[in-house]
Amino acid sequence: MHLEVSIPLNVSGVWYPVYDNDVSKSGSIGLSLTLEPKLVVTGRLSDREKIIIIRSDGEELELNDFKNLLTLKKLGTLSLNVYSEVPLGYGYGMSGAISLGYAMIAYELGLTDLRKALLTAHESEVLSKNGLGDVISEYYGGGIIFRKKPGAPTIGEVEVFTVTDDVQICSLPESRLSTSLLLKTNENALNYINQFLLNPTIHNFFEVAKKFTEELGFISPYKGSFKKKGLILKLGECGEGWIKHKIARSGVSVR
Ligand SMILES: Nc1ncnc2c1ncn2[C@@H]1O[C@H](COP(=O)(O)OP(=O)(O)O)[C@@H](O)[C@H]1O
Ligand SMILES: CC(C)(COP(=O)(O)O)[C@@H](O)C(=O)O
Repeated sequence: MHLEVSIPLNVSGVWYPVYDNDVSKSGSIGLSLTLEPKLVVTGRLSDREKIIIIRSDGEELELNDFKNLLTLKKLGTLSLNVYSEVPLGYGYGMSGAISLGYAMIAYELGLTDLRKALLTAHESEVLSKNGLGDVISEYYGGGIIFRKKPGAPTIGEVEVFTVTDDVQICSLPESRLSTSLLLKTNENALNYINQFLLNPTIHNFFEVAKKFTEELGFISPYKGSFKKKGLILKLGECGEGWIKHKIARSGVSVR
């Protein structure tokens, strides 16, 4: 059986980590942008867990140290091909997207119910320290995501701001960095979220994201942009060498 799941990328602009003894309730309150091109994941049952990332130029990379698998393998033993136009480890929320892809394929194969699949994908991120709010944002998708209550999909809560302007978003992946650099709490996050909610536009998302990430020491030299982990996200025309994105119109979809 050929199964294909598409998952948007997720770039957070403001985040506030929240930890709970219950991993499914841990996560982040925050604001993020879900983006296309979506990750496309195909998968099947296998005799060992195997994940291969295939970039648009055909380059293949088999992941040999993806800690999320320690949790994901409880859903079944799968082999995945992940087609992606962006690299892993730069801040596009790819580890969450791959985990969500794994869980959705397990669900489509009848190995788990949907709720357990979604909780397991989220827990694999929190336990590996690879993310807090990516899985819930990518599951719902569809624009600017306000994570108002932290946690896994079905436990956390989001409000989605659809962006009707046909804006161009560009990214520049500069360096691979560890997510642990982002997990310290900055109390100002909640002020920036409120500033956004007073005027929930894409321009204001970039404004508050720039201010928040600069406070964490991530500085972008480009106008109309901010730096998150190892990538720059910019609103407007893409110069040569930049990756072109659209704001995602939806979350996860299965074909
Ligand atoms: N070849 C690889 N390139 C990048 N990350 C890898 C690779 N193999 C394993 N990993 C692991 O994948 C995880 C990527 O998670 P993360 O940095 O959160 O990615 P993203 O920012 O894309 O969501 C890290 O734990 C990293 O150690
Ligand atoms: C910012 C981050 C904690 C990590 O994001 P990434 O580097 O893409 O895994 C994210 O998960 C969030 O909760 O907003």
